[in-house]
Amino acid sequence: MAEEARAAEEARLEEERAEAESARRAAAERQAEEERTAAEQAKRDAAAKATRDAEARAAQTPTLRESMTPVAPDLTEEEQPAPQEKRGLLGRLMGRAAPKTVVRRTLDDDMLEQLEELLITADMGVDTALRVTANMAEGRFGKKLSVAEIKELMADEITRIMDPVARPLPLYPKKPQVVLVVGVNGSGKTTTIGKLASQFRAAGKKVVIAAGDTFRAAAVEQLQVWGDRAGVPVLTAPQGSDPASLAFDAMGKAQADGADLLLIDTAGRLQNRSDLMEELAKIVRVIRKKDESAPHNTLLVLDATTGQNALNQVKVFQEISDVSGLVMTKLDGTAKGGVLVALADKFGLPIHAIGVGEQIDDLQPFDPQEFADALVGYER
Ligand SMILES: Nc1nc2c(ncn2[C@@H]2O[C@H](COP(=O)(O)OP(=O)(O)OP(=O)(O)O)[C@@H](O)[C@H]2O)c(=O)[nH]1
Repeated sequence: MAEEARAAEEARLEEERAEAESARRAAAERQAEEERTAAEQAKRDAAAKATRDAEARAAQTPTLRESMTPVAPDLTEEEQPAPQEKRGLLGRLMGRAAPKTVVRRTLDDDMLEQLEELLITADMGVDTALRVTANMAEGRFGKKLSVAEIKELMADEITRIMDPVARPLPLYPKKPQVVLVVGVNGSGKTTTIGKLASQFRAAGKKVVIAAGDTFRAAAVEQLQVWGDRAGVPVLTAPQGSDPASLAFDAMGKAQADGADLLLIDTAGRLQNRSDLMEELAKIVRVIRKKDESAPHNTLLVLDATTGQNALNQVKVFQEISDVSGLVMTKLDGTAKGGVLVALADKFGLPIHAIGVGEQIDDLQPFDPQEFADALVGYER
């Protein structure tokens, strides 16, 4: 009897142990599950944060498409009426909508004329606008195209003109590389120098700036602010002093410091062209005393909002200095960006960069396709 009781007691204890063990296992599984869920949640939170951060960064640096005003060919007013669909009995009963139709228009003289006008409105100039539309028509005249196809074709033709001139500022092993920055007052020279200095600095280059527009105290102060922001020394001279003498001193400092780049700001008074020409020529003469190959680049800064006037500025500055490349500023928000196509078509000068805002990071390399797409309002 006692044996039976012991056996029963053992069985009960065994059952209790088994229950305890299964409870422990269940608790361990629950904990593991909770940990897994927490880890997954943490992963999801991190991914969401990364997306938010990326979106915030993207929002800070608007793309050219967002910041430029497109001349988007608005070809919708002459849409053909959608053909009456034979929807069938069931379709009519169910009130099903007719499938969407893509409007196609014939690439004829009328259409080409409309496109030319649009391009001229964007300040592309008559000659270049004609070239673009003529290329568009080649082999396609009389064909029916959708608006998207027309935009793509137009963007592709513009890209073809721009491709050969899209070249970053060439860098030479020569130290210091001297970059003379020219352009009319207000075109964005000072801002561009600040942005360039900041970008080269960030790329590990040692940069020196010379505030060569010694007549305008405000210009010198502004350059100092940009220099501070970029962490780059700015050499200045008393108001009204000889810019060539400042350029000479700056060249000496850049050489002594082992600087990679010397950016020289210049005056932009075109009112007295021969004075400015003499001033620029003198700067070049004196810096050549220290380096015969200087300046290595003469950057002409142009303001996109001046439209066709930019063409005239290139002509004038080519006469008074040895322009080696262009920077087009203020492309953000202008509807006159087409002038850049005319410049590429007429002068073939390299376009090194474009300005798309007033902040230090708002200087971008020139990407012809992005530019052409933004100009015509085409999304790839
Ligand atoms: N929106 C926009 N504004 C710009 C851009 N580049 C320059 N600016 C603005 O244009 C104005 C003139 O720019 P500056 O850099 O002072 O022009 P500058 O050629 O040095 O002119 P001066 O100092 O008068 O010789 C300033 O208000 C700049 O902030 C750009 O790419 N986009």
